[in-house]
Amino acid sequence: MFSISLRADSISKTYGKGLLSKGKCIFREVSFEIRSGETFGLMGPSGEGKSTLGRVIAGLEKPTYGTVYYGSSPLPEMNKTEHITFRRKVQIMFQDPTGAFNPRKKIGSSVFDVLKLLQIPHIEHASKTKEMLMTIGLPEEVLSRYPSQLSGGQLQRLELGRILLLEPEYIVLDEPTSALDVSVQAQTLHMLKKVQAEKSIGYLLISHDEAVIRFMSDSCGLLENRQLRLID
Ligand SMILES: Nc1ncnc2c1ncn2[C@@H]1O[C@H](COP(=O)(O)OP(=O)(O)OP(=O)(O)O)[C@@H](O)[C@H]1O
Repeated sequence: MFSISLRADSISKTYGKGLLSKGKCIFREVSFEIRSGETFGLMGPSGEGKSTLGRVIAGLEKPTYGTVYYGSSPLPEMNKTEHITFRRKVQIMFQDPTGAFNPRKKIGSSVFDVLKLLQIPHIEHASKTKEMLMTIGLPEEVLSRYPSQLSGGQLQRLELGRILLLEPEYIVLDEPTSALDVSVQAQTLHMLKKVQAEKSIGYLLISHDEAVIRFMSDSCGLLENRQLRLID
């Protein structure tokens, strides 16, 4: 199967750079690659720029220098259509799932909103939803619940499920287990591995927890003192 890698080529990020200010350098000359179906683990102490790097590689923020490549295409050279495709193919899952769903809507309604947005024909909504719930390992009854009636682990699964409806090729997982009880952290990691094996999705896994990174990753790096050090 033809696969496209997601690659950072010598990227740097500085906030607040202007005519009169040199700004604050968050990281400099960072290069790494996430391959299809594999996990690149990004660890490092708090505040060193891991989330910023995740947003840059997902195209939500521009690097100050350097280039992000999706396959052989540099992001700044993509036309509007290519950029829309890229934004759909590369998704971010944030750490706190509680804010991810409208608290006034039942889960089923939020899921249908995504399917409508994707212009999936109404006749396919039920089967798509069923397939998604099977992938994330939740029963259909969650559809009739409000977000407040579900656990953090269940909401995290549903957030992943909602992302999977977009058929992404890459997902930035920003501290995916840090908001969860210890008892469900391992289950969530196993589910992420299972989904990856089934759908060949590449992950950028951001975590301050080295054990999580070692368990999940095919390759990894430590972001510290503004630099990324690749680790064997
Ligand atoms: N939009 C912004 N403008 C200015 N500074 C920012 C902005 N976003 C992040 N920063 C700064 O960039 C630095 C890195 O933040 P970031 O959240 O990327 O680190 P992190 O390694 O993910 O931290 P944590 O593990 O605590 O989530 C911090 O000092 C933060 O204050």
